[in-house]
Formats: sequence, structure tokens, C-alpha cells
Amino acid sequence: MKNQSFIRKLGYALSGFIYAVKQEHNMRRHLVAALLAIWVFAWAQPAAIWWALISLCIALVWAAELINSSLEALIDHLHPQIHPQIKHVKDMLAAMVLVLSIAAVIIGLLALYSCL
Ligand SMILES: Nc1ncnc2c1ncn2[C@@H]1O[C@H](COP(=O)(O)OP(=O)(O)OP(=O)(O)O)[C@@H](O)[C@H]1O
Repeated sequence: MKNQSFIRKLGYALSGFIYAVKQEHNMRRHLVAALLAIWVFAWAQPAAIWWALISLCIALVWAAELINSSLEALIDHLHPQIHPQIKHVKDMLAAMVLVLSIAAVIIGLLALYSCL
């Protein structure tokens, strides 16, 4: 499976993204939140730097959710039983998404404030 063409690798990445959107309701929530943010920004028209920052935030939150979902799926496959350490790992993964989501909301609000 090594050294495959770029187009084929892009196909794998897209199929991973589509799988996550179909399987994970949190991923769908992040997608809706991102579309909503883009719509509000298109109306408010902040400076280009804010567009860059919010695009980075959207990408970081999606990436964190993809890491969270893929590790959860792997953990559940390898160890389906309840275990206190798995609880800590899953809670930390959820915290990663939460921290980035809070940063995204703060940056979004600051961007809107800059338009006043
Ligand atoms: N195998 C386990 N052992 C111990 N605690 C678990 C285990 N699986 C889940 N938990 C606890 O339940 C919480 C929710 O886990 P779950 O796998 O449902 O994550 P989720 O992100 O809410 O999933 P979903 O995407 O299905 O909503 C975890 O954060 C953890 O505290």
C-alpha cells in the first residue's frame, strides 16, 4: 500500500472525511457550525486576516474531531469492554475538541467585534 499515486491518496482522504460525516453526529454538527460561521462572515465582511484565522480554526476543529473519532473507533475495536483508563483517554480526546472549539468561538466573536 506504499507509494500510491497522489490522486488515489486524495480519494482515501476524501472517503475518510465522508465516512466521518456520515457516521459521527459531532462531525455533522461541526460542519453545520462552519457553514453558519462562513455565512455570518460573508455578511459581516471582516478583514482578510480574520478570514484566515477562522479558516484555520475550522480546519483545526475538523481535524481534532477526525482524530477523536478515529481513535475512539480504534479503541472500541481493540478493547470493547469498559475500562477506567479508556474513560480517561476518551475524555481527553473530547477535551481536545472542546478546547479548539472554544478558541474558534472566541476568534469568531473577536472577528465580528472588529466589524463594529
Ligand atoms: N470503554 C469505555 N470504558 C470506560 N468509559 C467509556 C468507554 N467508552 C466510553 N466511555 C465514556 O463515555 C464517554 C462517551 O463515550 P463515547 O464513545 O460514546 O464518545 P462520544 O464522543 O460521546 O461518542 P459518539 O460519537 O458516539 O457520541 C467517554 O468520554 C467516556 O467517559
